[in-house]
Parts: sequence; structure tokens; C-alpha cells
Amino acid sequence: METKRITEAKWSHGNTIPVRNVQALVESAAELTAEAIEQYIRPAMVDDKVALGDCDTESIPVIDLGKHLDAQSSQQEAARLKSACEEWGFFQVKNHGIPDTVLENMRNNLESFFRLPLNKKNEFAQLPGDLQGYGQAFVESKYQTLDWCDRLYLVTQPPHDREMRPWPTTPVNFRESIESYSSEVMKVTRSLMEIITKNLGTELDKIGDTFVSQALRMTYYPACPVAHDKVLGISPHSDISTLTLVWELNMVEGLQIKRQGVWMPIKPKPNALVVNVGDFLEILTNGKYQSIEHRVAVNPHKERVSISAFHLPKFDMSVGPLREVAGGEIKKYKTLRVDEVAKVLFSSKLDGKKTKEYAMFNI
Ligand SMILES: O=C(O)CCC(=O)C(=O)O
Ligand SMILES: [Fe+2]
Repeated sequence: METKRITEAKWSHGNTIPVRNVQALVESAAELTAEAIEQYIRPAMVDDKVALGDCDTESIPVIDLGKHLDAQSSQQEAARLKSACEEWGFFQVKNHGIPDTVLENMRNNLESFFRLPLNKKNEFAQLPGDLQGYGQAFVESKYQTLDWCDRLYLVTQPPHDREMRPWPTTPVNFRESIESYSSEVMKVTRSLMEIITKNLGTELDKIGDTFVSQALRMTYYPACPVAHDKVLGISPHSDISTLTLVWELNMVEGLQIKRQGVWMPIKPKPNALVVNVGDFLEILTNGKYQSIEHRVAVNPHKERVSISAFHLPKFDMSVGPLREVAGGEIKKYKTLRVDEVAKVLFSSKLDGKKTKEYAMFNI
């Protein structure tokens, strides 16, 4: 009975209507036409202005985690991280310490996996009611505009939450690569959360449970040779996470963040990860740190591969503003069960930032 209750509450559970594999759609067409990809073409958007030029993207903060280990520079770097969280909600991290071999193995195996024939990849396909495995997500209606990507989604931490069925066994050592990558990314997350909690005036031990769960969303965005300016790899959203760490592993541009009403492209940096504040960190900090809306544009010529590592609170806990952080302020956010938030949002289409609707009091 107990097991059943826990299984039902798992935060990887959610519904998505199965849709066509995008990579297979591209590969099956001798020449892709706008008609063939009609369901991926977005209606014209009013707020679609994209910032041009490098100078904008250069200014996204870059945090040097190596400096955090150095007594002389750690304080200054902590202050830079504080302002990155307060002013941007998005930043890049260099000198994160993930060994090159771990990254290389993960890159090779993931790229090889996406190159497998569809029937091989589908041996690890999603099953109804569970988002884990190879497939898509956030499709709630067969009439909605679809995202131009295919995904492999796995719950990776804590280890006892893993269900191995959807973990690919081809390439042969893919599972080991995922495991190593997952635990290395967890270490980076822990280091970042250590500085973040100090910056917020609390302690890691007090909020350790708020980022112990991890899921990896490994995404393949095929090149989109037609109407690429009307198609998105991922629709605008903010992340349902505490902290998300993204590795743009083949260095193809695509990620854009909403800043001052404009979409700002983020240029991938060699050996860096992109980090963003998720909705749960916004709730925990009573809005001091804000999750930021972002999306992924597609490239007319190049495929793009990324891995998003979402860190979430324990799925059966409730999360609200931390007393140590909110102090005597009015609580702007509700206290919510993590699995309940996840279940609803993981089954809905991506449609911008939703914290106002589901997490904020009407004040
Ligand atoms: O591919 C990326 O760069 C980001 C993907 C993303 O936003 C997500 O998986 O939530
Ligand atoms: Fe995201």
C-alpha cells in the first residue's frame, strides 16, 4: 500500500500526448516544406523582439567556481554570484571542475544515441503516464503548436529514485556516462547552492532537501531548414526547479532569455555551463531571486544538443518562502507540495512563466 502511494506521487509522472518524432520527420522528407511542418509554426507573436549583436550576450555574468576555492577571491566571487542571481537569474559557470573525460564520454554517447535508428531509440521510449524515457513533453492537445525537438528524460538523483527501464543500454557504456555526469553536476550544484545559501543568510544543511532530486533532459534539436524564424526548439517557459544547469554540448547557439522585454541570445562558452534560477528558488527566496523566462531558437543548418539538469526539492515535501530569508516580510508565495506542482506543470503545455498563477498570493 505504502509503495503504491509513493509510486503515485513520483514527480516524474505526468502526461504528454505522443507526437511524431521530429528527427524522423526531417529524415523522411526529401525536401522539407512549410506545409509539412505546419504544426510547428507559431502564430505571429507581439513580444518577439530578439536582441542583436554580441555585446548584449557578453554581459551575461560569468561565475568562476575555481575562484570560490581560493580564500582571497572567494568573497568577491560570492558577491558576483549574488548579483547574478538578483539581477539576471541566468549566468554561466566556468572552472566547474567536471573532469573532461566525464564530459567527453557523455557527449560521445549521447550523440551516438541520437544517431541510432528510431526503432532502437524507441526501445527506451516513454510509457503512458511517465515522462521518463525517449519522446516528447508538454503536449496537452493535439492541436497545439509543437516544439522542434526530441528528448531523453531521466530521473537521476537521488539514486534510489531511479527507474532503470528507460535508461539506454546502447551505446554500451551510456548508463555509466549518465551516472558520472549526473553526480558531477550534482557536485557543481552543491557548490553553487553553498554560496547561494550563504548569500541568502542561511545554511546549506537547512535547505539541503530543496535540491536533492535531479532529472536530466537531454534534447536533440534537428536543423530546421524552412521557416526557422517561426519555429521554436522549446517554447517560452521558466523552469520548475530550484537550480538548472545546462550544458550546450555541441556549442550551437539557440538559448534565449527574456530580459527587459527582449529575447537575448546566450552564446555558448567553451567548457562552461549555463545556470538558471528556477521557480522553486524564487518561492524559497520570496521573490528575491526570480526565475527567468527562456526559449530555444532553431538553426536552419545545424542540429543542436543540450543537457538540462534540473534540481528539485524532495518530491514529497512542501516548499514556501524560507523564514531566514523572508524575515518579517509579507509572504508573497504560497507553500506548495512539490509533487503536486510538478504533476500539474509537467502535464501542461509550456506557456511562459507561470509562478504568478500557481505560486503567488494575490496581493
Ligand atoms: O537547450 C537549452 O539550452 C535549454 C533547454 C531548456 O530550457 C529546458 O530544457 O528547460
Ligand atoms: Fe528551461
